[in-house]
Amino acid sequence: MDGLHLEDLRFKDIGPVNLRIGRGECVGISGPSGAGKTLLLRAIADMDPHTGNVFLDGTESRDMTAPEWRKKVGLLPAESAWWADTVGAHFRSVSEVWFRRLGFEADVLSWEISRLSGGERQRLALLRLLTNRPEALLLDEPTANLDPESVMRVEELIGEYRRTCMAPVLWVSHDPRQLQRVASRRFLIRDRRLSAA
Ligand SMILES: Nc1ncnc2c1ncn2[C@@H]1O[C@H](COP(=O)(O)OP(=O)(O)OP(=O)(O)O)[C@@H](O)[C@H]1O
Repeated sequence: MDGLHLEDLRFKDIGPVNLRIGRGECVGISGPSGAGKTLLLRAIADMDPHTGNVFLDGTESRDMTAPEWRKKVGLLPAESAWWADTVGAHFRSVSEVWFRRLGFEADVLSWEISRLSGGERQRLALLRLLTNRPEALLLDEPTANLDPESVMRVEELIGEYRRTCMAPVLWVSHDPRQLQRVASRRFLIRDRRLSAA
């Protein structure tokens, strides 16, 4: 079965979550603060304890090592981690076009991490994730720190990646209008359950 498939997924005291996201489809998730949206993405990425099954194109996460799974199922956390001094040290391959499309010039690769604003970090973390070519995307509030123009640029780039790579996308946002724009189906996590929004 193509796409990302969650079967009886339970994590912390939340679930069971059953959901299929087709290839090239974007599903939106919203819900009150603390409802478990981040935990859902982390369970899918096999970063937190959970029960149930997660499949990508019919292959179960348990049939791969955790690093293999996380390379295929790319998680963009709400707060990105940076371990080296400069931006360029975090990128193995670079698509200058993508940098420009998110408002950066090529010299961004020489920038010190310590000088990055919250919005710059968020856009660069997205570019870093996409250059690893994940087959599915888990996005935790990917535009939370951005100005309206950057929000549009990010939405367009993710949409293009989704269509070009036919990637299933799970997009967490507190902005209902954004989810209307980017997602073909929307769900709510509340009271430890996932339901249609
Ligand atoms: N490592 C952890 N150990 C125990 N509880 C945790 C852990 N991480 C998160 N929680 C709790 O689980 C609940 C869900 O957290 P989660 O981060 O998934 O919320 P969220 O829906 O993403 O919220 P927000 O919209 O504020 O980002 C919260 O009550 C949180 O305090």
